[in-house]
Amino acid sequence: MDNNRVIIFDTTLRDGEQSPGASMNLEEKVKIALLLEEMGVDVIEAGFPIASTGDFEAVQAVAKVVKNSTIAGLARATKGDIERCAEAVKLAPRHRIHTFISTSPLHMKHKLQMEPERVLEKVRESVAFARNLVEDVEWSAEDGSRTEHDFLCRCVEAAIDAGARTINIPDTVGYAVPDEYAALIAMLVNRVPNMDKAILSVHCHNDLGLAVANSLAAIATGARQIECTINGLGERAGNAAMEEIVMALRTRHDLMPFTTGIKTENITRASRLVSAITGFVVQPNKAIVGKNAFAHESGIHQDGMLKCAQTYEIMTPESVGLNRSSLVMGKHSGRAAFKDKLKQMGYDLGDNAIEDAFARFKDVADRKKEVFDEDIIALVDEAVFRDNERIRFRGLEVLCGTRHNPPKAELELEIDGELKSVKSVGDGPVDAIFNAIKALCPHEARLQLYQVHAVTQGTDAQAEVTVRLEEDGKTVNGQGADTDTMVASARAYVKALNKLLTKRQKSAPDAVTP
Ligand SMILES: CC(=O)SCCNC(=O)CCNC(=O)[C@H](O)C(C)(C)COP(=O)(O)OP(=O)(O)OC[C@H]1O[C@@H](n2cnc3c(N)ncnc32)[C@H](O)[C@@H]1OP(=O)(O)O
Ligand SMILES: CC(C)C(=O)C(=O)O
Ligand SMILES: [Mg+2]
Repeated sequence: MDNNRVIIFDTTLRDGEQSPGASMNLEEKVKIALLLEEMGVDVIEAGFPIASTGDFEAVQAVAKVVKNSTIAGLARATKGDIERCAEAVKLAPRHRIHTFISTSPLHMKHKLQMEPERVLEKVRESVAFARNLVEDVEWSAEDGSRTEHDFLCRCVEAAIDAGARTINIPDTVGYAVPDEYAALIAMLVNRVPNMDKAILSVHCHNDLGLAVANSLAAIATGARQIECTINGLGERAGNAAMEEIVMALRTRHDLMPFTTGIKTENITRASRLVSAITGFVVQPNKAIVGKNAFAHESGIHQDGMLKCAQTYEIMTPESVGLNRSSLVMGKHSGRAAFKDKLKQMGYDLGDNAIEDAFARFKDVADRKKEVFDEDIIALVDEAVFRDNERIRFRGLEVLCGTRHNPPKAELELEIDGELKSVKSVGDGPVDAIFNAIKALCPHEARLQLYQVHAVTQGTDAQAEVTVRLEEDGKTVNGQGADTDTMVASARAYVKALNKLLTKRQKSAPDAVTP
């Protein structure tokens, strides 16, 4: 194998499943394994066969269907674990036993309660036993990053002598920092005499948020297998995230000239599948696969993106299997993104209408977390229509509730360029508003329909109000949108009235008083 090729060992189905609450059933494990195989994962650790009958059967099931990736199973340094593991993984054309034992003073003394020399013997025995059952054996020094160097070197040498092809040095508790971990790998390369007979592997946990950084640092000094999981799932704070490692290597090939066999276009699919199956939601700002990883909300960034995507994206969304980046419309968006959005939505507006719609958009965005396409449609339609209005809504204050009976409305309208205001009461706040409109613009039209619905979701949704008026057999509808339902109601009524005036003007050009 090319010396710069890094083997990707995915342990989503084993260490990933060790996340509290992330258990997966047999069918789910098979589904994930098939996708990992499709995306080019070299080794899939499918489970810990001795753990339970379910785990054993799941490893068997994965081993039966996966043809191209090597299927590994985990086993402690005991004959029982190793035999059970072999029985399960051997169903796969390419299979591996991954056996481990702790080598740090703390683990040996308190957890295993074994003397170091006994642990060393166990290393020899377990690897040799596994090698009698299968060709491909990986040995891990659990808590390797907190192990004394001399002892670690002796264990690694013994494991290789006993037949291990891969030597894994886990940072089991996520304690290492990049320089230190890289130096540990370099130390093994330099000091273990038979190190060239095995592949050095790293397995980093994320307790200090350094799992990916440590893994990458270790490749620079000699590691050629990285153990990782989709979405960084795993025990406690998780394992190194595969998508981050693979994309870091791909994106910064200039600094890290290493390759993997991963078809990165499958990354988003894999992330979503694992998230859906485990119920572990991916945080929005998660690198590579978070909802916001390719989303831009601020105007300056959106403007940059529209001019040249590389201004704010260091990899393409397509490279991880996303259709495109998204320019999210919100309070930080600017005119460039707004115009682009309008164009995408099929609007062809003049500069004035765009400015007017943009001002309204900023107003809505100030009150809402995210402005959806439907919000924009509602406010643009409103802005376009307003160009022809004779009556313009200018302001509204409503007093209602148990302390204000009857409800009162104070309304300001601009009628043919003149600002007018009035106070009115009504049976309810909407009735008070409509009475105020009638007081400023006397008319005989009858209200036929008043309807409210939320255009978007949430309590901060835009309300869209429809008002239908009828006069002399002519019917008009007016719609108003606003996050304030009362304001939307006033706008809807005024809009209907404007339409009525237009109709009146068409049928009797001389009788057009509002
Ligand atoms: C760092 C890691 O991720 S290691 C993998 C962790 N994953 C798991 O533990 C998930 C699966 N585990 C299980 O289902 C269970 O723990 C089993 C089936 C493996 C063992 O269950 P039990 O026999 O009830 O043992 P229990 O879990 O209570 O304790 C673990 C025993 O294994 C011993 N042990 C731990 N690691 C090793 C090892 N690598 N080699 C040999 N023995 C070991 C412990 O010293 C302890 O032995 P003791 O019972 O003599 O004190
Ligand atoms: C079993 C080993 C590889 C492990 O998961 C760890 O040390 O974190
Ligand atoms: Mg682990």
